[in-house]
Amino acid sequence: MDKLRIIGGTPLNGEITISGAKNAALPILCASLLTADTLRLTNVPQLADVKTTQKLLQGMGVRVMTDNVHEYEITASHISSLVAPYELVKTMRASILVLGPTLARFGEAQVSLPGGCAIGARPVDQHIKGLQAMGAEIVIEHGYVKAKGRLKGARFRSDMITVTGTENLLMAATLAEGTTILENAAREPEIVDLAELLIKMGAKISGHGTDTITIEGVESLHGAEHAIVADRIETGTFLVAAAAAQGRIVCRNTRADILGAVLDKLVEAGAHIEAGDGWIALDMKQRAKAVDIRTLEYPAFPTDMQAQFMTLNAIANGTSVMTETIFENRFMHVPELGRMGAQIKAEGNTAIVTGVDRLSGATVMATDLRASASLVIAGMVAEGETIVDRIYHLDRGYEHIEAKLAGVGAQIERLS
Ligand SMILES: CC(=O)N[C@H]1[C@@H](OP(=O)(O)OP(=O)(O)OC[C@H]2O[C@@H](n3ccc(=O)[nH]c3=O)[C@H](O)[C@@H]2O)O[C@H](CO)[C@@H](O)[C@@H]1O
Ligand SMILES: C=C(OP(=O)(O)O)C(=O)O
Repeated sequence: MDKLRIIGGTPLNGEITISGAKNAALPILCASLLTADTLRLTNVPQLADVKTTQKLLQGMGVRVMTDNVHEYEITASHISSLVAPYELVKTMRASILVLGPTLARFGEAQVSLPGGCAIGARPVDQHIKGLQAMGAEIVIEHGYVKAKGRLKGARFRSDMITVTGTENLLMAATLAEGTTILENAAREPEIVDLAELLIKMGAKISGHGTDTITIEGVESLHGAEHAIVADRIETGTFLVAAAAAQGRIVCRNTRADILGAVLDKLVEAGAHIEAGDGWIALDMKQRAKAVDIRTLEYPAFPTDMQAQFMTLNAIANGTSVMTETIFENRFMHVPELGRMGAQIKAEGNTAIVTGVDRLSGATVMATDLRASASLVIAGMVAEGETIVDRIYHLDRGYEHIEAKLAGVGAQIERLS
């Protein structure tokens, strides 16, 4: 199994090109199920989760052509199966995103029910309730969500804000008969990116990016071309790495306007940030100041950046309070950071982090994607050697992370 070997303490300096966002690419790939025409996608990140989605779609009969780098042509003209099997869903929860589009276009879909994962129980009850509100008949049988029926527009207010729930219902509503209004909708930039693609495909959508999205169903959608939005979490991860290492980096092919809460916290920690069209530069000249963090839905501070900021706080000057409000079990990195010398006390959804002068390298492993990223950052600022095990988590969501970090001076290599 692959591992990363990192020697800490090298300065970070240089430029990193940011990839397309995992969390936009996954729903957008699934949106191909809404039309018999071809979708042409660019800036698709090279990630294990993208490959899993490709397999899932191909298993349903969708034709996927790729240059195996960043461009995809996807055509769902002949579908041979309306089933998303357990074998794939168990490796990637986002597989649930085929449910809405498949049901909307074909009147039937069966998707293995994703279980919980390392960060929480993560039910999909709101996806199901929303589709039921649109007239779907749904049963849970043998571990599968089995849905059928022709969808009709409806007003649906979800009990909580859900990102993939909003995406599933948004895609389903594009082909429903009549108007759908999604209230308490998520506002993440990845939802806006999906809505922009759907509009290019002929969907009638307004209000995306706000908490009320209105969709007027159409008979059919057509092909389109789209470039996936930049990955704000990958960008944030590299900026935090540079802040922790007291370096200077420029992230290219990215956007500052969708990273507001993260950039504000970096400035509060003492970083100097500049941004322009398509780039963000960070310069950190001194040890970071501890910053309190509370995760919340967009546009507030993202849960997907909590672990990385915990590493920064672990070596910062002062004590911080970090509160995770989205997922009930997203502190799995705490004991691993503790093995590197961090002083963190976690209780319930709060962690108190007392900054220490330095971390020391160790063999560590993580149980989820962003926790793994926090350990990579810790390894880069720790004394000596760190081995990060189980990096298949990282490969789900970071494209060539070791090459990108080595390119700005980190001593990091993949051991297989
Ligand atoms: C592929 C993708 O885009 N993943 C992102 C998406 O995950 P995901 O879409 O799975 O996260 P949600 O926004 O749905 O989850 C938010 C909260 O709502 C709960 N919930 C959600 C749906 C539901 O039907 N019932 C329910 O109780 C969840 O358990 C969680 O506590 O948003 C998360 C929150 O920003 C991010 O961390 C993930 O990176
Ligand atoms: C939690 C994440 O992803 P997923 O929803 O795919 O598990 C993430 O990207 O940090």
